[in-house]
Amino acid sequence: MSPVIEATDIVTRFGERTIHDGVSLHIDENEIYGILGESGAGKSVLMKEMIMLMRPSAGSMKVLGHELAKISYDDAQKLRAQWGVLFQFGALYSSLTVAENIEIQLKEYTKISKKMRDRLVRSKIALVGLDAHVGALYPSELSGGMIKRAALARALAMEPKLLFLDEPTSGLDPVGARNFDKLIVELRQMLGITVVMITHDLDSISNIVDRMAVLADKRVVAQGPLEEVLRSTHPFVEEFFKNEYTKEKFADKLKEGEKNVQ
Ligand SMILES: Nc1ncnc2c1ncn2[C@@H]1O[C@H](COP(=O)(O)OP(=O)(O)OP(=O)(O)O)[C@@H](O)[C@H]1O
Repeated sequence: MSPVIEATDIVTRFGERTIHDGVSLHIDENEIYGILGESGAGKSVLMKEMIMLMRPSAGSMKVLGHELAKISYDDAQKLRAQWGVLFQFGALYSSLTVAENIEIQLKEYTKISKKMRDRLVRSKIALVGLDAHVGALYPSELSGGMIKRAALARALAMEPKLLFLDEPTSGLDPVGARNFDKLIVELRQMLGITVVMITHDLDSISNIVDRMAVLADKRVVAQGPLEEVLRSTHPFVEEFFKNEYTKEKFADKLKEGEKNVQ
């Protein structure tokens, strides 16, 4: 089966600065794929290139079988309806209720009746584990965890095949973060979606991410499941996964990786 996303030799330049210099990765259907790397490594830019908010300077980006550099306007519009995005900040419109936030795209992109839209909005609110009454609240009346769930409900409004998440658990307390992880896993299974997430969260990485790419030195320096990534001796991987705190956390996985090498 061909990958859902295939990036090949992506180069991204802003003026004189090169952010990516030959980034290649592929993301398969129904997996939860992590994009890791230090601050400024180009994770968000790469995700924006996948969702057509930015264009790479060179290389090929294929999403759901479409080469983005050559896509027609009509196909691009159709493709946009096939993914949902949860941005790290500014997730909801503050002047609209949660229900209105979720309804926006349905109103703009579909001809679904008001009655049907209301029904879909209610089902999305339930899907992300929020109480029905939350639909009538404004974002300022929600907790951080509820805002994330409401924003996720909005990202799922159009029943996408692909879900992009930018640091979904940042700003959540540990319990909220683990519950959000569980929700992502449930949604992946229930809806059959593919999830691409930028994350620094060690628990998400070890518990829910199937495979990942580590961006550093303008390239992908390690990729694969955690055990495979842990075999890398790149300084970022060493620092991130094998420091005093994380070494213990990943002790089992580190051993597994060593075993596989022998
Ligand atoms: N529109 C832009 N114009 C110029 N430079 C940009 C633009 N967008 C991003 N950059 C630069 O590209 C680099 C990578 O940015 P990006 O936001 O992708 O990093 P990141 O890996 O997501 O970092 P973080 O973990 O801090 O969010 C940064 O140096 C940033 O300043």
